Amino acid sequence: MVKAVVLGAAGGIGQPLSLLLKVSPLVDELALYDVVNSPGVAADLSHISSPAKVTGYLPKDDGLKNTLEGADVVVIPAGIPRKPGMTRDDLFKINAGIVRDLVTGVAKYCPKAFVLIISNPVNSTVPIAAEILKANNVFDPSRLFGVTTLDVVRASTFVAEITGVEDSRTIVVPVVGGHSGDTIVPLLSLAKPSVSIPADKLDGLVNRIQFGGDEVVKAKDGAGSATLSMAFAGFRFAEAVIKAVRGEKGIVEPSYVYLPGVPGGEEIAKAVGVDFFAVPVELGPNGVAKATNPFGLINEAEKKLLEVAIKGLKTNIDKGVEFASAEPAKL
Ligand SMILES: NC(=O)c1ccc[n+]([C@@H]2O[C@H](COP(=O)([O-])OP(=O)(O)OC[C@H]3O[C@@H](n4cnc5c(N)ncnc54)[C@H](O)[C@@H]3O)[C@@H](O)[C@H]2O)c1
Ligand SMILES: O=C(O)C[C@H](O)C(=O)O
Repeated sequence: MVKAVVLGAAGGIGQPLSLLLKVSPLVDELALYDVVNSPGVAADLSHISSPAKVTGYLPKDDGLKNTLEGADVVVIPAGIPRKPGMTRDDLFKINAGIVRDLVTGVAKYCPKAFVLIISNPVNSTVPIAAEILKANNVFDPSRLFGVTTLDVVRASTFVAEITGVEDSRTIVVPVVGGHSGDTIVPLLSLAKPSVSIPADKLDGLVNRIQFGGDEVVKAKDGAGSATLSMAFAGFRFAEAVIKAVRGEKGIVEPSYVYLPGVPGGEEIAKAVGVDFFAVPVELGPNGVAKATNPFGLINEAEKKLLEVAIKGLKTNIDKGVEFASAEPAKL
C-alpha cells in the first residue's frame, strides 16, 4: 500500500500533479492538502476510474495531521510562483515559512516519509527542510529530495531539438548543482548516448537549460511559472521513488540532496565544498541508495560552470540554514 500526499494540491502544479498520481497504478491512497480548494480538487479527481482513494483537506479540523498520517511520499509544491522580473530567491520571504511549517508537520505526523520539495527557491527550501527535520530528531538525509527533474527534462528536450533526435526520452543528460539560473549545470559531455552539439550552439544550449524557467515565466506574462511541465517532472520523480521502494533496481535520477548524509555523498561534498548539491542518485527501498560522482570526467568548460554554481549555492544554502534556526516552526 502506498499513500502519496500533495501539499499545495490546489495550485498550478498541485492539480495536474495530483491528477497524474491519481491515475498511477502505483498509488493506493492520495491525500491532498492546501489552504484553499483541496476538497474540491479531491472530489473532482475521485470520479476518475482508477484505484487510488482520494481525500482532500484544509488546515481546519486537523487537516494537515489527517493528510500526513500514514504517508509514504509527500510532494510539496506549496508556495508562490515567480512573475516576470523576479528571481527564485525573491520567493524566499514567503515560501521559506510555508515550507518550514509544512515540513514541521511531516516531522510530527509522518517522520519516515520520503519528502520531495518543489517549492522555490529549492536551493534554500531543501536546507530549511533538513534543519526542521534535524531539530525534530527525525532527519534521514536519504529521504529528503529537492526536485530538479524539470532541469533534466528540459536538457533532454532542448538537446533533442538541436541534434534532431526524434524521441527526446532517449537522451539522458546529468544536470547537477542547484535549481536556479547559473547554479544549474548540465553536463552535456556525459550525455547518454553521447551527443555532438555544434560549437556555435553550445553556449546558447547551456543558457537555455539554465534559464528555461525564465522562458516560461516570460511567456505566461504574469500568470505564473512552469506548472504542467513541472507536474510531469514531479510525477516522474515521485514515481521513481515509489518504484525503487517497491524493489525496482537501477533507477537513477538527479536530485538535490544533503550529500554528507547519503551513501557515496561525503566524498562529493568534499569535492564541491557545499553540503547540498544535485547529483545523479541511485534510488533504493530506503531512498538514496548511492550518490554518484560524475566530476572526474567532465571537461574544462563544465568545470568553470561548476565553480560559478558552487559560489551561488553557498549563499542560498546559508540563507536557508540561517532562516530555519532564527525562525522556529509554528506548529
Ligand atoms: N522545483 C521546480 O523545478 C519548480 C518548477 C516550477 C515551479 N516551482 C515552484 O513551485 C511552487 C508552486 O508553483 P505553482 O505554479 O503551483 O503556484 P500556485 O500559486 O499556482 O500554487 C501554489 C499553491 O500553494 C498553496 N499554498 C500556499 N500556502 C500554502 C500552505 N501554507 N499550505 C498548503 N498550501 C499552500 C496555494 O494555495 C496554491 O494553491 C512555486 O514556489 C514555484 O516557484 C518549482
Ligand atoms: O522558473 C521558475 O520560477 C519555476 C521553476 O523553478 C522552473 O524552473 O520552471
